[in-house]
Amino acid sequence: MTIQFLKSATEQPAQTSADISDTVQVMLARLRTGGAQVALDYAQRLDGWQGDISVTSDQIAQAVARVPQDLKDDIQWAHENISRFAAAQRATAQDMQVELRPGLIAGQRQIPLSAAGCYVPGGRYTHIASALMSIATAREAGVPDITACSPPNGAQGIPDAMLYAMHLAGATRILCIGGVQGIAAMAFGLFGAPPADILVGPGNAYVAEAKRQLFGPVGIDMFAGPTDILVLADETADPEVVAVDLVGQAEHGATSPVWLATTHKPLADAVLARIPHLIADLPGPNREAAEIAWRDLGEVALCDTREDMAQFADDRAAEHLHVQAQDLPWWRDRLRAYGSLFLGEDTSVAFGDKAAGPNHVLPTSGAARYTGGLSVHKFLKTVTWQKVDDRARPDLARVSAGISRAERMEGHARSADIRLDPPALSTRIQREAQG
Ligand SMILES: NC(=O)c1ccc[n+]([C@@H]2O[C@H](COP(=O)([O-])OP(=O)(O)OC[C@H]3O[C@@H](n4cnc5c(N)ncnc54)[C@H](O)[C@@H]3O)[C@@H](O)[C@H]2O)c1
Ligand SMILES: [Zn+2]
Repeated sequence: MTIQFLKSATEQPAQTSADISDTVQVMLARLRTGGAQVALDYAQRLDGWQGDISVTSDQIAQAVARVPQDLKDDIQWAHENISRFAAAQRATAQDMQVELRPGLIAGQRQIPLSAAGCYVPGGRYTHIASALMSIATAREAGVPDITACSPPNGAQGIPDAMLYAMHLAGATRILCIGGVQGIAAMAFGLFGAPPADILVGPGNAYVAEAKRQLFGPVGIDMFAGPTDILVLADETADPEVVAVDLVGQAEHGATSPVWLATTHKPLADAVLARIPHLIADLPGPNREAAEIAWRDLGEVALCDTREDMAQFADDRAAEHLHVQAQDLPWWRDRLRAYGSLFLGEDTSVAFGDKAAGPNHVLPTSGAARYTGGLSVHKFLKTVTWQKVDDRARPDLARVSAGISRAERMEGHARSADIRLDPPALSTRIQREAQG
């Protein structure tokens, strides 16, 4: 594989620092023992929030009334796509049963979790789409109790459009609290929420680390780092579109890697020349984030062949993988490591982030090597059952006892023996001894 880097990253992708890890550990320990009072204290200290944590139905109704109708329409349209996709996914998760031998029947059931905690990031941006992605997916999976939490945006609390999206997507209750204290509220069951069975949703490094530390007694969707994108482009791609797409994702934050791989040097040169101008044209804080992300983590790789590009993509295992090249069926069949794949120039990661339907909560930092993103499956337990009748019982008893004794597990062997027909000698002797 021949790859030449026309631009290389100057920094390593961010890891969760020991500082963040320590801070989160101390916060969770305090929250575990101090509960709601400590959570209120953090909400005030970190986010300046003095209001109530639980959002009332009156507050939701007032917020809904304030959201402009055209924004409501957009959120509804996106919500329909996201829920339809999740519903179609739910239909693929089937109960089943199979007769493995005459008299030996086994099956699986899909059981929704009882309570989900959906973290919806606030902070720098108002992540309306993240509310839809987590909550609507939990709802379509059949989770009966869904808590959604998000940090306050100054004194106004959770922004109106966010409340609208959370309510539309089907949150059972909404808590105005963010960060570690928000995650703890859902994990420990504060402010009227039941303790969550699973914590899902993106968030900053504190949020991700809190989920990671709580994992075990409670489930999590995944450990999510900074968002990343890889664009694969050949000579048919439009450099302007490629450059705009890369800059678009760089605005997520200074730690978000954006990568381009191409077989066409003129395209790479044009994109490299164009990106600084596009970044300079972004509004203030978005520009600062994109500037640093591109400077420190941006990469452009020139590949000999499309197979080299595909191998590069498999090695990176990008969160978002966007192919802007000809022969899309070849790419769809060939690529095997990504959170979500975007095929062709007519689609965009921005479409997927906001409105298209497949989930935008995706594995980052190479985790796409071993997992996909958030889906109804994360809210379902695939559990199994088995049932045996007289036809299969003697064979199962004989084989299980044999394997148990080979493993030196005599107790297991006796559970098998006692079901033999006729019972094994050791079981008979015990029975007779007991009269
Ligand atoms: N991959 C995706 O699907 C996706 C989608 C949307 C957002 N995101 C990510 O979500 C994140 C949003 O981050 P954000 O910070 O804007 O919002 P956030 O809601 O994740 O975090 C805000 C909270 O962080 C806490 N916090 C901030 N500084 C702290 C400190 N020093 N100590 C303890 N707690 C502190 C505060 O309590 C605050 O409520 C970004 O990293 C973004 O990339 C990812
Ligand atoms: Zn994005």
